[in-house]
Amino acid sequence: MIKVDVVVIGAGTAGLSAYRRVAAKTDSVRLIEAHAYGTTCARDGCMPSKLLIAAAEAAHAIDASPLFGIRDVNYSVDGRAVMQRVRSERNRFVSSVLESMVDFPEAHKLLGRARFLDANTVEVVPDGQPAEPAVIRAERFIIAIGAAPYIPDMLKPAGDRLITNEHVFELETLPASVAVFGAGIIGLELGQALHRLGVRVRIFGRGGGIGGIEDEQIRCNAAKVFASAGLQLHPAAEVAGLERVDEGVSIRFRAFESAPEQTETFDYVLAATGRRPAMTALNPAAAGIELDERGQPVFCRYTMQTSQEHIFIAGDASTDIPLLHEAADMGRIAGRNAAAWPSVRAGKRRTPLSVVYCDPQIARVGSAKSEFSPLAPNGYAVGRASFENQGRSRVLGRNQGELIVYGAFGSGKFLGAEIFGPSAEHLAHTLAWVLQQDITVDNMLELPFYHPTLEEILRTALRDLDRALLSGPAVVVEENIDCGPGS
Ligand SMILES: Cc1cc2nc3c(=O)[nH]c(=O)nc-3n(C[C@H](O)[C@H](O)[C@H](O)COP(=O)(O)OP(=O)(O)OC[C@H]3O[C@@H](n4cnc5c(N)ncnc54)[C@H](O)[C@@H]3O)c2cc1C
Ligand SMILES: NC(=O)c1ccc[n+]([C@@H]2O[C@H](COP(=O)([O-])OP(=O)(O)OC[C@H]3O[C@@H](n4cnc5c(N)ncnc54)[C@H](O)[C@@H]3O)[C@@H](O)[C@H]2O)c1
Repeated sequence: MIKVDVVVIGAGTAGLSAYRRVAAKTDSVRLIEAHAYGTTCARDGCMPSKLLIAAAEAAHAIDASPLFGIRDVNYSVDGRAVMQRVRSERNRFVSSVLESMVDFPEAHKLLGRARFLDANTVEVVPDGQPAEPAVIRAERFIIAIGAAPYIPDMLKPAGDRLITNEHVFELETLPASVAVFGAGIIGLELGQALHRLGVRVRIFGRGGGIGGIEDEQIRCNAAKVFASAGLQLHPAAEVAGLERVDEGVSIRFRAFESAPEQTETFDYVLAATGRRPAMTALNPAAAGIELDERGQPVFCRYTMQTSQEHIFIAGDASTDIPLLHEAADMGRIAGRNAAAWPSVRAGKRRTPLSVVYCDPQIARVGSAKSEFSPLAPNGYAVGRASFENQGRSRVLGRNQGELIVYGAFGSGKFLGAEIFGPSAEHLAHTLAWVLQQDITVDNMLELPFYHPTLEEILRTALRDLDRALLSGPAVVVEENIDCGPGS
């Protein structure tokens, strides 16, 4: 039996970040990885998805060029070349993760799937090898097992044509057609990218959601914008059945409740129906970890401790905020605390920020509206601005979408924003940084706005918000003039 101070379970972004903190304090540590080093982000998450989207954006720029008077544009998409670039650049990203691990002592690393035997012991079963499991006793643990695609039973009849983000980037070439299930973040990003690259795509959502958009007006606007671009997106589809047929997978569906039933066959079914940690396989109950109604560990998001004080959790495994920068932060907090345990400190969590890389992009800054009340005890007000007549957006021919900003009534504090618009990632960053400074809407209006920029839309929305907050002198909002030429 191996005996160490700390075991880190999972060598993804959270696990690596935690391991580095622990290894800086003690040599008595093991980092266990079930599958392969390289992280979900680099292997089959953030990076390959953005590479595919980059290819789609290149094709879309050509499609959009007639707007600018460029005529007779002909091009073809070489699916093999697209997928080859995705993979070769992806492999570079994976290599740099692997290079960052070369200094880790061999004795610290162990390949195999960990499973709790009790609150201080795990067994580690090597992947696919008939070797004896290793048994490790430790004083502290960090659970950083990430999440895996959740596949509803209704998709299983697709058989060998059912794929997830773990398979799609491995395809040798672009398929002719894909049915995407889930109109959430992955479904929208990959579905639109494949559509723009000439793949026949239909996105089947459930419940009406689109890419996690919270504001109903923005969601309706997004549905129209995607439909006008020819994307077959059904946020509230009704799927009657799936069948594996010779040509692929045949799907019987209604695009919405009262629509006629249709049958269409696709080469592949891509499940983008959410991600869940493989917690049961880790056997947390044997460690006495308290679980919530979904079977996920209850934990403190500032110390990252579970109900067992010596067992920490980080990254997607926690189901807190399943994003890369949050996984790294959670790993740092868990690593520092596991190294110093029982001296545990509350780590700083950052302003919530998320971006969906569809086009127009969707971004969210700050908490959900349902969580505003402690920050805005007297209620909140809303300011809106449309990209439709916004100067810089029109110049670029990307004048679709809307920005919505929130402020606290009484204090005038800025609370956050939701954006559906061109290059929203940049505006969202600026707004997240500002929000973390805890300033008022008035103060924000004193900041510079360069002309002509996409950021000018923020001034329009903030003025609308300032007026709704009834703070400071009355302002007249002249939306189109405000960001318009020469004003
Ligand atoms: C397609 C896609 C696109 C994404 N795009 C973005 C994006 O643009 N921006 C963004 O911020 N986020 C994005 N994300 C989310 C981001 O990738 C994750 O939040 C992040 O990678 C989580 O890191 P992690 O360390 O928690 O998990 P992972 O990197 O998945 O690491 C967990 C590791 O634990 C291992 N493991 C599991 N069980 C065990 C066990 N029992 N024993 C030992 N090891 C185990 C796994 O093999 C895995 O290597 C995307 C995700 C996907 C799927
Ligand atoms: N740009 C980014 O930051 C980025 C990109 C990709 C993924 N991610 C992360 O990965 C996580 C997982 O992404 P995701 O898109 O899988 O999850 P998601 O929760 O965003 O979307 C899943 C969607 O699938 C739908 N769904 C569930 N069952 C269904 C069914 N049977 N038929 C049709 N639809 C069904 C749900 O209603 C939901 O809208 C995200 O929460 C996000 O944190 C982030």
